[in-house]
Amino acid sequence: MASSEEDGGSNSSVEEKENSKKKRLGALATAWIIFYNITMTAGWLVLAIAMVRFYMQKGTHKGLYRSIQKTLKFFQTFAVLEVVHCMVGIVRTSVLVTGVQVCSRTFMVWFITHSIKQIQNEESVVLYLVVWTVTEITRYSFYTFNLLNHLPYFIKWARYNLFIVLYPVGVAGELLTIYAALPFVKKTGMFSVRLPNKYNVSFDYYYFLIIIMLSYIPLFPQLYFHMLRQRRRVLYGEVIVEKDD
Ligand SMILES: CCCCCCCCCCCCC[C@@H](O)CC(=O)SCCNC(=O)CCNC(=O)[C@H](O)C(C)(C)COP(=O)(O)OP(=O)(O)OC[C@H]1O[C@@H](n2cnc3c(N)ncnc32)[C@H](O)[C@@H]1OP(=O)(O)O
Repeated sequence: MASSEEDGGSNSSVEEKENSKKKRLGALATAWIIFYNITMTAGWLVLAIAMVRFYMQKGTHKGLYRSIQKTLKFFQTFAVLEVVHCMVGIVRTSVLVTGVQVCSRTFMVWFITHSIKQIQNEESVVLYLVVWTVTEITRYSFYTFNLLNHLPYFIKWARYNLFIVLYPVGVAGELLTIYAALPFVKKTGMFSVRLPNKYNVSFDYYYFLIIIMLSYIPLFPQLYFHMLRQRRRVLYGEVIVEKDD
């Protein structure tokens, strides 16, 4: 039977193995999140350059969305990973807030702008695209430089101040785009299920979009106040006790 010293020795070696495994996983997670943030910063920069070049060459926003849609769809869809990052603990932030933010953006890209081609040249689409792009370049570069421990103050300032204006402007762009889509959805009956059918279930995408627009009223303030809390914490060192996710 092993002596207590031998037991103690085997326990400590198990602990050492566990600790080195945690360190390896931690290093892997850090490497991944740095790679992710650099990739997202680069992706949104490519989008910004493409939009500026399009407008300088064409002199109009007509056709802008179609020219950048592939890049937008890839990087905005890739952002769904951020919910996973929160859930597995790679980043310490609210799963709920991140989930609502990612859902709204993904919904706007795929179920509104991609699906309803008649509204792709609306000014409101350009409005939210420009606002998203400025925001995401700021946000992902903030995360990147923060992780590399070389965070320029102007990026920190931009991260926690630009949203004060950009968030409401971006919401306006999104709501105006959904509103512009309503007549086309009503006319085509797209994504809707009419009765009678074998499942005896109906779904009207037109009224679903109206509910989505109304959901901005309770949900957007949650995101906005979350950012204001983050701003007070990061810029003024206020101790914030986040409610459970
Ligand atoms: C089925 C249909 C669904 C339809 C849903 C309808 C919902 C309607 C309501 C929603 C409206 C949203 C509208 C919106 O889309 C409009 C716009 O976005 S306009 C553009 C302006 N927007 C913004 O400025 C907000 C941009 N978004 C964000 O900032 C984030 O997504 C958000 C989750 C909102 C906040 O970010 P976070 O909670 O992460 O705050 P921090 O940046 O301060 O980070 C907190 C800590 O986590 C660390 N972190 C987070 N992510 C990373 C990462 N990728 N890499 C490294 N570190 C990360 C961060 O460093 C902080 O760490 P620490 O606490 O140590 O400082």
